Amino acid sequence: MPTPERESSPISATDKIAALALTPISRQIEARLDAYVDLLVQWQTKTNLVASSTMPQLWTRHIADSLQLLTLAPNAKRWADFGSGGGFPGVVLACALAGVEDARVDLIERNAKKAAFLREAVRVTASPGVIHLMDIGDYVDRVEDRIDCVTARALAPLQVLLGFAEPFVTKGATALFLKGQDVEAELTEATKYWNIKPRIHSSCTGGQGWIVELDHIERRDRPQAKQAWRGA
Ligand SMILES: C[S@@+](CC[C@H](N)C(=O)[O-])C[C@H]1O[C@@H](n2cnc3c(N)ncnc32)[C@H](O)[C@@H]1O
Repeated sequence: MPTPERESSPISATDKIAALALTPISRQIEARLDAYVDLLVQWQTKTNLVASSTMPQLWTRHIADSLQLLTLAPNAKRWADFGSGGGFPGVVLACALAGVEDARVDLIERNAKKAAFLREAVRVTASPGVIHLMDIGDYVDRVEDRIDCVTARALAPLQVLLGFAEPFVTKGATALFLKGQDVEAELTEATKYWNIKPRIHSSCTGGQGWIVELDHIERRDRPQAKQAWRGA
């Protein structure tokens, strides 16, 4: 059931209905997301988890924006979300994957307060999220498990994200990056350093959001890349 509109709550029931129409989910997932939203509203008063101005559109702007990634990687079970912050998309994905056999979302966040929030969020939602309080670079160096899908939202320019994602994509992962209106300029810049074959999807939430999907990332200064260029 949609959350009733309450004067004291920054969450809009109308916005939630709009989000559920964009990205339909089961009652069980909705209940988990409700618990997550309640927690986020509590913590938002003491920790800046999302821009406060976006709270009335939390369901469309943050939750539906995160959920739509599942349609691009419907079979992915092992996810890694770089710079999870308040949990977008990582906690939302973990809520949606709860109950899926072997599903797990690694959430990498270097800010201790945010990591504490993320831990509480996966606890109250009983979701398969694992919090890594560390720098993304350290996670990339340490993790040897197979990852099916890596994600990032509002973290860094594309050329930087490609560096984090490359070791996983080389081993078969898909990268899904949620980007804003500057996506074209970011792609132009990134292709100076990387050979990539991106697929660009417009966000189902409208506005100027885009999803950059990649299953091939290769550093341009690699010896084999230079050889290919010389041979051309
Ligand atoms: C702007 S927030 C975005 C959070 C979330 N992805 C979202 O879309 O709402 C970026 C987050 O990434 C974290 N972060 C930035 N660089 C990082 C790094 N190198 N390693 C781990 N976390 C990082 C920050 O602490 C911050 O919480």
